[in-house]
Amino acid sequence: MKAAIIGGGVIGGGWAARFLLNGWDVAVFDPDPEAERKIGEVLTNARRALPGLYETALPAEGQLTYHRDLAEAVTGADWVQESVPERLELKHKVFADLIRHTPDTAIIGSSTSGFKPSELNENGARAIVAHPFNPVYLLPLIELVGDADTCTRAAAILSGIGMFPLKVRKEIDAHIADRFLEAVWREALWLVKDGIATTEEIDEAIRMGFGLRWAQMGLFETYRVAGGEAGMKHFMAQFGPCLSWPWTKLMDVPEFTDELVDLIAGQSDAQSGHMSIRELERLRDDNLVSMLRALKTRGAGSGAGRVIREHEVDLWPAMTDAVPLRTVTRDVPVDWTDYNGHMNEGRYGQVFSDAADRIMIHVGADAGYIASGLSYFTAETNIRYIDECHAGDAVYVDTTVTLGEGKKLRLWHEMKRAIDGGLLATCDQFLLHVDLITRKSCPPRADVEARIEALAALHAKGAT
Ligand SMILES: NC(=O)C1=CN([C@@H]2O[C@H](COP(=O)(O)OP(=O)(O)OC[C@H]3O[C@@H](n4cnc5c(N)ncnc54)[C@H](O)[C@@H]3O)[C@@H](O)[C@H]2O)C=CC1
Ligand SMILES: C[N+](C)(C)CC(=O)CC(=O)[O-]
Repeated sequence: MKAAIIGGGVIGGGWAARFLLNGWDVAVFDPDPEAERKIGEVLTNARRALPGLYETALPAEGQLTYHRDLAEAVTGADWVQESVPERLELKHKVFADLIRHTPDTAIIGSSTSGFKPSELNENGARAIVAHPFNPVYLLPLIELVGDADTCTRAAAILSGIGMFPLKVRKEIDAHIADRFLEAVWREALWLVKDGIATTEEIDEAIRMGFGLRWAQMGLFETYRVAGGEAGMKHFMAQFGPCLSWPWTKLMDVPEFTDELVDLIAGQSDAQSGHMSIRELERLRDDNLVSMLRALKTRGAGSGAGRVIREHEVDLWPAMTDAVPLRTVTRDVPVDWTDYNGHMNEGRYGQVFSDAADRIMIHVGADAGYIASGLSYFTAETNIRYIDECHAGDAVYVDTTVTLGEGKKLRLWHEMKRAIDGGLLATCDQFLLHVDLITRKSCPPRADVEARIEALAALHAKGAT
Protein backbone atom coordinates (compact mmCIF):
# COMPACT_ATOMS: atom_id res chain seq x y z
CA MET A 1 0.00 0.00 0.00
CA LYS A 2 1.19 3.52 -0.73
CA ALA A 3 0.40 6.86 0.96
CA ALA A 4 1.22 10.25 -0.58
CA ILE A 5 1.84 13.01 1.96
CA ILE A 6 1.23 16.50 0.57
CA GLY A 7 2.86 18.96 2.97
CA GLY A 8 5.47 17.46 5.28
CA GLY A 9 5.45 19.83 8.28
CA VAL A 10 4.51 18.98 11.87
CA ILE A 11 1.42 17.01 10.87
CA GLY A 12 2.53 15.68 7.48
CA GLY A 13 5.72 14.35 9.13
CA GLY A 14 3.61 12.60 11.77
CA TRP A 15 1.40 11.05 9.08
CA ALA A 16 4.47 9.87 7.15
CA ALA A 17 5.74 8.13 10.31
CA ARG A 18 2.35 6.55 11.11
CA PHE A 19 2.00 5.03 7.62
CA LEU A 20 5.67 4.06 7.20
CA LEU A 21 5.99 2.29 10.57
CA ASN A 22 2.84 0.34 9.76
CA GLY A 23 4.43 -1.05 6.61
CA TRP A 24 3.13 1.40 3.97
CA ASP A 25 5.32 2.97 1.30
CA VAL A 26 5.27 6.76 1.69
CA ALA A 27 5.89 9.45 -0.95
CA VAL A 28 6.28 13.03 0.31
CA PHE A 29 5.70 16.22 -1.68
CA ASP A 30 6.71 19.49 0.00
CA PRO A 31 8.45 22.44 -1.72
CA ASP A 32 10.33 23.35 1.50
CA PRO A 33 14.02 22.38 1.01
CA GLU A 34 14.15 21.65 4.78
CA ALA A 35 11.24 19.16 4.64
CA GLU A 36 13.43 16.06 4.28
CA ARG A 37 15.55 16.97 7.31
CA LYS A 38 12.49 17.80 9.43
CA ILE A 39 10.68 14.58 8.52
CA GLY A 40 13.88 12.62 9.23
CA GLU A 41 13.93 14.06 12.76
CA VAL A 42 10.24 13.30 13.34
CA LEU A 43 10.85 9.74 12.10
CA THR A 44 13.74 9.24 14.52
CA ASN A 45 11.42 10.14 17.40
CA ALA A 46 8.58 8.02 16.01
CA ARG A 47 10.78 4.93 15.58
CA ARG A 48 11.82 5.28 19.21
CA ALA A 49 8.24 5.63 20.50
CA LEU A 50 5.55 3.92 18.42
CA PRO A 51 6.83 0.30 18.32
CA GLY A 52 7.15 0.35 22.13
CA LEU A 53 3.34 0.58 22.46
CA TYR A 54 2.99 -3.02 21.33
CA GLU A 55 4.00 -6.37 22.84
CA THR A 56 4.84 -7.65 19.36
CA ALA A 57 6.68 -6.16 16.39
CA LEU A 58 5.06 -3.82 13.87
CA PRO A 59 5.30 -4.82 10.17
CA ALA A 60 8.59 -4.13 8.37
CA GLU A 61 8.88 -0.42 7.50
CA GLY A 62 7.76 0.64 4.03
CA GLN A 63 9.91 2.68 1.63
CA LEU A 64 10.12 6.47 2.04
CA THR A 65 10.65 8.72 -1.01
CA TYR A 66 10.69 12.50 -1.52
CA HIS A 67 9.39 14.11 -4.72
CA ARG A 68 9.70 17.51 -6.35
CA ASP A 69 6.63 16.83 -8.45
CA LEU A 70 3.15 16.35 -6.94
CA ALA A 71 1.95 14.13 -9.83
CA GLU A 72 4.88 11.76 -9.29
CA ALA A 73 4.21 11.57 -5.53
CA VAL A 74 0.55 10.56 -5.91
CA THR A 75 1.10 8.01 -8.71
CA GLY A 76 -0.21 4.61 -7.55
CA ALA A 77 -1.27 5.99 -4.15
CA ASP A 78 -4.04 4.33 -2.13
CA TRP A 79 -4.27 7.26 0.29
CA VAL A 80 -3.39 10.92 -0.29
CA GLN A 81 -3.17 13.12 2.82
CA GLU A 82 -3.13 16.90 2.41
CA SER A 83 -1.41 18.68 5.32
CA VAL A 84 -0.55 22.13 3.94
CA PRO A 85 -1.06 25.27 6.09
CA GLU A 86 -4.58 26.13 7.27
CA ARG A 87 -5.47 28.58 4.47
CA LEU A 88 -8.53 27.78 2.39
CA GLU A 89 -7.25 29.29 -0.87
CA LEU A 90 -4.01 27.25 -0.57
CA LYS A 91 -5.95 24.04 0.11
CA HIS A 92 -8.17 24.77 -2.96
CA LYS A 93 -5.07 25.19 -5.14
CA VAL A 94 -3.58 21.92 -3.88
CA PHE A 95 -6.87 20.03 -4.39
CA ALA A 96 -7.11 21.35 -7.98
CA ASP A 97 -3.75 19.65 -8.68
CA LEU A 98 -4.62 16.53 -6.71
CA ILE A 99 -7.88 15.96 -8.61
CA ARG A 100 -5.96 15.89 -11.89
CA HIS A 101 -3.30 13.40 -10.81
CA THR A 102 -4.66 11.22 -7.98
CA PRO A 103 -5.90 7.70 -8.91
CA ASP A 104 -9.75 7.54 -8.75
CA THR A 105 -9.53 4.70 -6.24
CA ALA A 106 -7.43 6.67 -3.75
CA ILE A 107 -8.94 8.36 -0.71
CA ILE A 108 -8.02 12.03 -0.39
CA GLY A 109 -7.91 13.11 3.25
CA SER A 110 -7.37 16.63 4.56
CA SER A 111 -5.74 17.27 7.95
CA THR A 112 -7.64 20.56 8.27
CA SER A 113 -8.29 21.54 11.88
CA GLY A 114 -11.42 23.48 11.08
CA PHE A 115 -12.60 23.68 7.45
CA LYS A 116 -15.72 21.71 6.51
CA PRO A 117 -15.73 19.27 3.56
CA SER A 118 -18.25 21.51 1.75
CA GLU A 119 -15.70 24.36 1.94
CA LEU A 120 -12.74 22.20 0.93
CA ASN A 121 -14.66 20.78 -2.06
CA GLU A 122 -16.16 24.09 -3.28
CA ASN A 123 -14.28 23.74 -6.58
CA GLY A 124 -15.22 20.12 -7.29
CA ALA A 125 -12.64 18.22 -5.23
CA ARG A 126 -13.62 14.96 -3.45
CA ALA A 127 -11.72 15.24 -0.18
CA ILE A 128 -12.89 14.10 3.21
CA VAL A 129 -11.65 15.61 6.46
CA ALA A 130 -9.25 13.20 8.20
CA HIS A 131 -8.24 15.35 11.17
CA PRO A 132 -5.42 13.87 13.30
CA PHE A 133 -3.85 14.90 16.61
CA ASN A 134 -0.25 15.71 17.27
CA PRO A 135 1.82 13.48 17.45
CA VAL A 136 -0.01 11.65 14.66
CA TYR A 137 2.18 8.56 15.08
CA LEU A 138 1.15 8.04 18.72
CA LEU A 139 -2.36 9.45 19.23
CA PRO A 140 -5.07 7.24 17.74
CA LEU A 141 -7.90 9.78 17.29
CA ILE A 142 -8.78 10.73 13.75
CA GLU A 143 -11.97 12.71 13.04
CA LEU A 144 -13.59 11.76 9.73
CA VAL A 145 -16.06 14.16 8.10
CA GLY A 146 -17.64 14.04 4.64
CA ASP A 147 -19.03 11.52 2.16
CA ALA A 148 -20.36 8.58 4.20
CA ASP A 149 -19.10 5.78 1.94
CA THR A 150 -15.64 7.29 1.64
CA CYS A 151 -15.49 7.78 5.41
CA THR A 152 -16.43 4.11 5.93
CA ARG A 153 -13.63 2.98 3.56
CA ALA A 154 -11.26 5.43 5.23
CA ALA A 155 -12.15 4.17 8.72
CA ALA A 156 -11.21 0.58 7.79
CA ILE A 157 -7.84 1.68 6.41
CA LEU A 158 -7.04 3.88 9.41
CA SER A 159 -7.99 1.15 11.92
CA GLY A 160 -5.47 -1.03 10.09
CA ILE A 161 -2.70 1.43 11.01
CA GLY A 162 -3.74 1.55 14.65
CA MET A 163 -5.89 4.69 14.61
CA PHE A 164 -9.33 5.35 16.12
CA PRO A 165 -11.62 6.79 13.45
CA LEU A 166 -14.44 8.90 14.88
CA LYS A 167 -17.06 9.67 12.23
CA VAL A 168 -18.51 13.14 12.79
CA ARG A 169 -22.27 12.97 12.14
CA LYS A 170 -22.63 16.47 10.60
CA GLU A 171 -20.05 18.85 9.28
CA ILE A 172 -19.30 21.76 11.60
CA ASP A 173 -16.44 24.29 11.80
CA ALA A 174 -13.55 22.74 13.78
CA HIS A 175 -15.24 19.28 13.98
CA ILE A 176 -15.64 17.94 17.57
CA ALA A 177 -12.32 17.96 19.44
CA ASP A 178 -11.10 21.36 18.27
CA ARG A 179 -14.33 22.94 19.56
CA PHE A 180 -13.13 21.93 23.04
CA LEU A 181 -9.53 22.86 22.42
CA GLU A 182 -10.59 26.30 21.21
CA ALA A 183 -12.77 26.82 24.32
CA VAL A 184 -9.92 25.86 26.66
CA TRP A 185 -7.41 27.92 24.64
CA ARG A 186 -9.73 30.96 24.70
CA GLU A 187 -10.16 30.78 28.49
CA ALA A 188 -6.42 30.29 28.97
CA LEU A 189 -5.64 33.39 26.85
CA TRP A 190 -8.00 35.46 29.01
CA LEU A 191 -6.44 34.19 32.23
CA VAL A 192 -2.96 35.22 31.02
CA LYS A 193 -4.13 38.53 29.56
CA ASP A 194 -6.01 39.45 32.77
CA GLY A 195 -2.91 38.60 34.84
CA ILE A 196 -4.74 35.83 36.73
CA ALA A 197 -2.30 33.03 35.85
CA THR A 198 0.96 32.42 33.97
CA THR A 199 1.33 29.90 31.16
CA GLU A 200 3.09 27.59 33.61
CA GLU A 201 0.35 27.84 36.25
CA ILE A 202 -2.28 27.04 33.63
CA ASP A 203 -0.30 23.99 32.51
CA GLU A 204 -0.02 22.83 36.15
CA ALA A 205 -3.79 23.26 36.57
CA ILE A 206 -4.30 20.90 33.63
CA ARG A 207 -1.60 18.26 34.12
CA MET A 208 -1.95 17.91 37.91
CA GLY A 209 -5.69 17.31 37.76
CA PHE A 210 -8.32 17.05 35.09
CA GLY A 211 -5.87 16.29 32.26
CA LEU A 212 -5.20 12.93 33.91
CA ARG A 213 -8.92 12.20 34.22
CA TRP A 214 -9.71 13.04 30.62
CA ALA A 215 -7.23 10.54 29.17
CA GLN A 216 -9.07 7.59 30.65
CA MET A 217 -12.75 8.54 31.05
CA GLY A 218 -13.37 11.62 28.94
CA LEU A 219 -15.78 14.33 30.14
CA PHE A 220 -19.19 12.72 30.65
CA GLU A 221 -18.07 9.52 32.35
CA THR A 222 -15.84 11.58 34.66
CA TYR A 223 -18.76 13.88 35.60
CA ARG A 224 -21.10 10.93 36.11
CA VAL A 225 -18.69 9.66 38.77
CA ALA A 226 -18.44 13.20 40.19
CA GLY A 227 -22.20 13.14 40.78
CA GLY A 228 -21.58 10.45 43.41
CA GLU A 229 -24.19 7.75 43.98
CA ALA A 230 -26.92 10.10 42.72
CA GLY A 231 -25.09 10.18 39.36
CA MET A 232 -25.42 12.47 36.36
CA LYS A 233 -28.76 14.12 37.25
CA HIS A 234 -27.40 15.19 40.63
CA PHE A 235 -24.20 16.45 39.02
CA MET A 236 -26.20 18.55 36.55
CA ALA A 237 -28.51 19.93 39.26
CA GLN A 238 -25.50 20.99 41.35
CA PHE A 239 -23.23 22.40 38.66
CA GLY A 240 -25.68 23.35 35.89
CA PRO A 241 -26.31 26.85 37.27
CA CYS A 242 -22.56 27.63 37.19
CA LEU A 243 -22.80 27.84 33.43
CA SER A 244 -24.71 31.09 33.75
CA TRP A 245 -22.48 32.43 36.52
CA PRO A 246 -19.33 34.17 35.28
CA TRP A 247 -17.30 30.92 35.29
CA THR A 248 -16.51 31.34 31.63
CA LYS A 249 -15.81 34.18 29.22
CA LEU A 250 -18.15 32.46 26.74
CA MET A 251 -17.47 33.43 23.10
CA ASP A 252 -15.55 36.60 23.86
CA VAL A 253 -12.06 36.23 22.35
CA PRO A 254 -9.13 38.41 23.46
CA GLU A 255 -7.61 40.48 20.67
CA PHE A 256 -4.22 39.12 19.54
CA THR A 257 -2.34 42.38 20.16
CA ASP A 258 1.49 42.42 19.97
CA GLU A 259 1.43 42.95 23.73
CA LEU A 260 -0.57 39.74 24.36
CA VAL A 261 1.54 37.70 21.95
CA ASP A 262 4.76 38.95 23.63
CA LEU A 263 3.35 38.25 27.08
CA ILE A 264 2.45 34.66 26.25
CA ALA A 265 5.56 33.91 24.16
CA GLY A 266 7.77 35.40 26.92
CA GLN A 267 6.15 33.32 29.65
CA SER A 268 6.34 30.22 27.48
CA ASP A 269 10.08 30.85 26.87
CA ALA A 270 10.65 31.24 30.61
CA GLN A 271 8.71 28.04 31.26
CA SER A 272 10.16 25.74 28.58
CA GLY A 273 12.83 27.63 26.61
CA HIS A 274 15.63 25.58 28.20
CA MET A 275 14.65 22.62 26.01
CA SER A 276 14.67 22.34 22.22
CA ILE A 277 11.47 21.40 20.40
CA ARG A 278 12.88 17.92 19.62
CA GLU A 279 13.73 17.42 23.32
CA LEU A 280 10.23 18.48 24.29
CA GLU A 281 8.81 16.11 21.66
CA ARG A 282 10.83 13.22 23.11
CA LEU A 283 9.67 14.06 26.65
CA ARG A 284 6.08 14.22 25.41
CA ASP A 285 6.46 10.91 23.52
CA ASP A 286 8.06 9.08 26.47
CA ASN A 287 5.22 10.21 28.74
CA LEU A 288 2.57 9.32 26.16
CA VAL A 289 4.08 5.85 25.63
CA SER A 290 4.10 5.22 29.40
CA MET A 291 0.51 6.44 29.79
CA LEU A 292 -0.78 4.55 26.75
CA ARG A 293 0.93 1.36 27.92
CA ALA A 294 -0.69 1.82 31.35
CA LEU A 295 -4.10 2.24 29.69
CA LYS A 296 -3.58 -1.12 27.94
CA THR A 297 -3.23 -3.15 31.08
CA ARG A 298 -6.69 -3.24 32.72
CA GLY A 299 -9.17 -5.74 31.31
CA ALA A 300 -9.64 -5.11 27.60
CA GLY A 301 -7.87 -1.74 27.96
CA SER A 302 -9.22 1.75 28.75
CA GLY A 303 -9.59 4.63 26.30
CA ALA A 304 -6.76 4.72 23.77
CA GLY A 305 -5.23 1.62 25.44
CA ARG A 306 -8.14 -0.43 24.07
CA VAL A 307 -7.38 0.74 20.50
CA ILE A 308 -3.76 -0.41 20.83
CA ARG A 309 -4.85 -3.77 22.28
CA GLU A 310 -7.24 -4.31 19.35
CA HIS A 311 -4.61 -3.37 16.76
CA GLU A 312 -2.08 -5.65 18.42
CA VAL A 313 -4.30 -8.71 17.88
CA ASP A 314 -3.70 -8.37 14.11
CA LEU A 315 0.06 -7.94 14.56
CA TRP A 316 0.91 -11.24 16.27
CA PRO A 317 2.61 -13.53 13.73
CA ALA A 318 1.16 -17.04 13.34
CA MET A 319 3.22 -19.74 15.14
CA THR A 320 4.26 -22.97 13.46
CA ASP A 321 5.85 -26.07 15.05
CA ALA A 322 9.41 -24.93 14.18
CA VAL A 323 12.30 -25.84 16.50
CA PRO A 324 13.00 -23.60 18.33
CA LEU A 325 9.71 -21.68 18.47
CA ARG A 326 9.87 -17.92 17.81
CA THR A 327 7.73 -16.82 20.78
CA VAL A 328 8.45 -13.06 21.00
CA THR A 329 9.38 -10.39 18.44
CA ARG A 330 9.19 -6.87 19.83
CA ASP A 331 10.87 -3.52 20.46
CA VAL A 332 12.03 -2.45 23.92
CA PRO A 333 9.66 0.34 25.10
CA VAL A 334 11.11 3.58 26.51
CA ASP A 335 9.57 2.96 29.94
CA TRP A 336 11.44 -0.35 30.34
CA THR A 337 14.85 1.26 30.80
CA ASP A 338 16.29 2.24 34.18
CA TYR A 339 18.86 4.59 35.75
CA ASN A 340 21.65 2.54 34.15
CA GLY A 341 20.32 3.45 30.70
CA HIS A 342 19.44 -0.11 29.68
CA MET A 343 16.50 -2.51 29.95
CA ASN A 344 15.81 -3.18 33.62
CA GLU A 345 16.34 -6.74 34.87
CA GLY A 346 12.67 -7.07 35.86
CA ARG A 347 11.64 -6.58 32.24
CA TYR A 348 13.57 -9.68 31.15
CA GLY A 349 11.20 -11.62 33.39
CA GLN A 350 8.31 -9.93 31.53
CA VAL A 351 9.72 -10.93 28.12
CA PHE A 352 10.22 -14.56 29.17
CA SER A 353 6.78 -14.63 30.79
CA ASP A 354 5.30 -13.41 27.45
CA ALA A 355 7.25 -16.19 25.68
CA ALA A 356 5.72 -18.80 28.02
CA ASP A 357 2.23 -17.31 27.40
CA ARG A 358 2.75 -17.83 23.65
CA ILE A 359 3.68 -21.47 24.25
CA MET A 360 0.53 -21.90 26.34
CA ILE A 361 -1.63 -20.47 23.53
CA HIS A 362 0.21 -22.65 20.99
CA VAL A 363 -0.63 -25.86 22.88
CA GLY A 364 -4.27 -24.88 23.49
CA ALA A 365 -3.96 -23.51 27.05
CA ASP A 366 -5.50 -20.24 25.83
CA ALA A 367 -7.98 -17.73 27.33
CA GLY A 368 -10.88 -20.23 27.03
CA TYR A 369 -8.82 -22.92 28.76
CA ILE A 370 -7.96 -20.53 31.61
CA ALA A 371 -11.62 -19.50 31.90
CA SER A 372 -12.41 -23.24 32.31
CA GLY A 373 -10.32 -23.20 35.50
CA LEU A 374 -6.99 -24.63 34.29
CA SER A 375 -3.65 -22.92 33.77
CA TYR A 376 0.11 -23.04 34.31
CA PHE A 377 2.06 -21.36 37.12
CA THR A 378 5.80 -20.68 36.88
CA ALA A 379 7.55 -22.46 39.77
CA GLU A 380 11.17 -21.54 39.01
CA THR A 381 13.20 -19.36 36.62
CA ASN A 382 16.90 -18.99 36.16
CA ILE A 383 17.76 -15.94 34.05
CA ARG A 384 21.27 -15.15 32.81
CA TYR A 385 21.89 -11.57 31.65
CA ILE A 386 24.46 -11.74 28.88
CA ASP A 387 24.39 -8.43 27.01
CA GLU A 388 22.69 -5.02 27.42
CA CYS A 389 19.70 -3.87 25.44
CA HIS A 390 18.26 -0.38 25.14
CA ALA A 391 15.02 1.48 24.43
CA GLY A 392 13.99 0.98 20.82
CA ASP A 393 16.10 -2.19 20.27
CA ALA A 394 14.27 -4.87 18.30
CA VAL A 395 14.57 -8.24 20.07
CA TYR A 396 13.18 -11.74 19.73
CA VAL A 397 12.94 -14.90 21.84
CA ASP A 398 13.43 -18.47 20.61
CA THR A 399 11.98 -21.12 22.89
CA THR A 400 12.65 -24.85 23.16
CA VAL A 401 10.40 -27.21 25.14
CA THR A 402 12.93 -29.22 27.16
CA LEU A 403 10.38 -31.19 29.23
CA GLY A 404 6.69 -31.92 28.70
CA GLU A 405 5.54 -34.67 31.00
CA GLY A 406 2.15 -34.70 32.73
CA LYS A 407 1.83 -31.56 34.84
CA LYS A 408 5.53 -30.59 34.32
CA LEU A 409 6.59 -28.15 31.60
CA ARG A 410 10.15 -26.88 31.20
CA LEU A 411 11.16 -24.20 28.69
CA TRP A 412 14.53 -22.90 27.50
CA HIS A 413 14.32 -19.32 26.19
CA GLU A 414 17.06 -17.43 24.33
CA MET A 415 16.52 -13.69 23.90
CA LYS A 416 18.43 -12.19 20.95
CA ARG A 417 19.02 -8.81 19.29
CA ALA A 418 17.18 -8.67 15.95
CA ILE A 419 19.85 -6.68 14.14
CA ASP A 420 22.66 -9.27 14.49
CA GLY A 421 21.22 -12.27 16.37
CA GLY A 422 23.49 -11.47 19.35
CA LEU A 423 22.51 -13.38 22.52
CA LEU A 424 21.12 -11.02 25.20
CA ALA A 425 19.81 -13.38 27.88
CA THR A 426 18.74 -16.96 28.54
CA CYS A 427 16.02 -18.30 30.80
CA ASP A 428 15.47 -21.82 32.10
CA GLN A 429 11.80 -21.83 33.21
CA PHE A 430 9.91 -24.56 35.03
CA LEU A 431 6.11 -24.47 35.08
CA LEU A 432 3.47 -26.60 36.77
CA HIS A 433 -0.02 -27.16 35.50
CA VAL A 434 -2.63 -26.07 38.09
CA ASP A 435 -6.31 -26.18 38.91
CA LEU A 436 -7.31 -22.52 39.43
CA ILE A 437 -10.04 -23.46 41.92
CA THR A 438 -8.00 -25.69 44.28
CA ARG A 439 -4.77 -23.74 43.49
CA LYS A 440 -3.01 -27.15 43.45
CA SER A 441 -1.07 -28.84 40.65
CA CYS A 442 -2.97 -31.28 38.44
CA PRO A 443 -2.56 -32.95 35.01
CA PRO A 444 -3.50 -30.85 31.93
CA ARG A 445 -6.55 -31.59 29.78
CA ALA A 446 -5.75 -34.57 27.54
CA ASP A 447 -5.43 -32.57 24.28
CA VAL A 448 -3.11 -30.00 25.89
CA GLU A 449 -1.00 -32.74 27.45
CA ALA A 450 -0.72 -34.48 24.07
CA ARG A 451 0.36 -31.22 22.35
CA ILE A 452 2.99 -30.53 25.03
CA GLU A 453 4.39 -34.04 24.85
CA ALA A 454 4.51 -33.94 21.05
CA LEU A 455 6.33 -30.59 21.14
CA ALA A 456 8.83 -31.86 23.74
CA ALA A 457 9.54 -34.94 21.59
CA LEU A 458 10.00 -32.77 18.48
CA HIS A 459 12.31 -30.36 20.31
CA ALA A 460 14.36 -33.21 21.77
CA LYS A 461 15.27 -34.14 18.17
CA GLY A 462 16.83 -30.67 17.73
CA ALA A 463 16.59 -27.64 15.47
CA THR A 464 14.71 -27.79 12.15
N1 LIG B 1 0.01 21.55 14.15
C1 LIG B 1 -1.03 20.97 14.71
O1 LIG B 1 -1.10 20.84 15.95
C2 LIG B 1 -2.13 20.41 13.88
C3 LIG B 1 -2.34 20.83 12.57
N2 LIG B 1 -3.36 20.27 11.83
C4 LIG B 1 -3.60 20.70 10.45
O2 LIG B 1 -2.59 20.16 9.60
C5 LIG B 1 -2.33 21.03 8.51
C6 LIG B 1 -0.84 21.35 8.47
O3 LIG B 1 -0.47 21.95 9.68
P1 LIG B 1 1.03 21.88 10.25
O4 LIG B 1 1.65 20.61 9.87
O5 LIG B 1 0.93 22.28 11.66
O6 LIG B 1 1.73 23.04 9.43
P2 LIG B 1 3.29 23.23 9.10
O7 LIG B 1 3.47 24.67 8.83
O8 LIG B 1 4.12 22.59 10.15
O9 LIG B 1 3.49 22.39 7.76
C7 LIG B 1 2.91 22.73 6.53
C8 LIG B 1 3.82 22.20 5.45
O10 LIG B 1 3.17 22.37 4.19
C9 LIG B 1 4.16 22.73 3.24
N3 LIG B 1 3.52 23.36 2.09
C10 LIG B 1 3.18 24.66 1.92
N4 LIG B 1 2.60 24.81 0.71
C11 LIG B 1 2.58 23.60 0.13
C12 LIG B 1 2.11 23.12 -1.13
N5 LIG B 1 1.53 23.92 -2.01
N6 LIG B 1 2.24 21.80 -1.41
C13 LIG B 1 2.84 20.95 -0.52
N7 LIG B 1 3.30 21.37 0.68
C14 LIG B 1 3.16 22.67 1.00
C15 LIG B 1 5.11 23.63 4.01
O11 LIG B 1 6.37 23.70 3.37
C16 LIG B 1 5.16 22.93 5.37
O12 LIG B 1 6.22 22.00 5.43
C17 LIG B 1 -3.22 22.25 8.74
O13 LIG B 1 -4.40 22.09 7.99
C18 LIG B 1 -3.52 22.20 10.24
O14 LIG B 1 -4.74 22.79 10.59
C19 LIG B 1 -4.13 19.24 12.30
C20 LIG B 1 -3.94 18.76 13.57
C21 LIG B 1 -2.99 19.36 14.48
C1 LIG C 1 -4.18 23.89 17.36
N1 LIG C 1 -4.89 22.97 16.44
C2 LIG C 1 -6.21 23.52 16.22
C3 LIG C 1 -4.14 22.94 15.18
C4 LIG C 1 -4.91 21.67 17.11
C5 LIG C 1 -5.49 20.51 16.36
O1 LIG C 1 -6.08 20.61 15.31
C6 LIG C 1 -5.39 19.15 16.97
C7 LIG C 1 -4.29 18.90 17.97
O2 LIG C 1 -3.42 18.07 17.70
O3 LIG C 1 -4.31 19.50 19.03
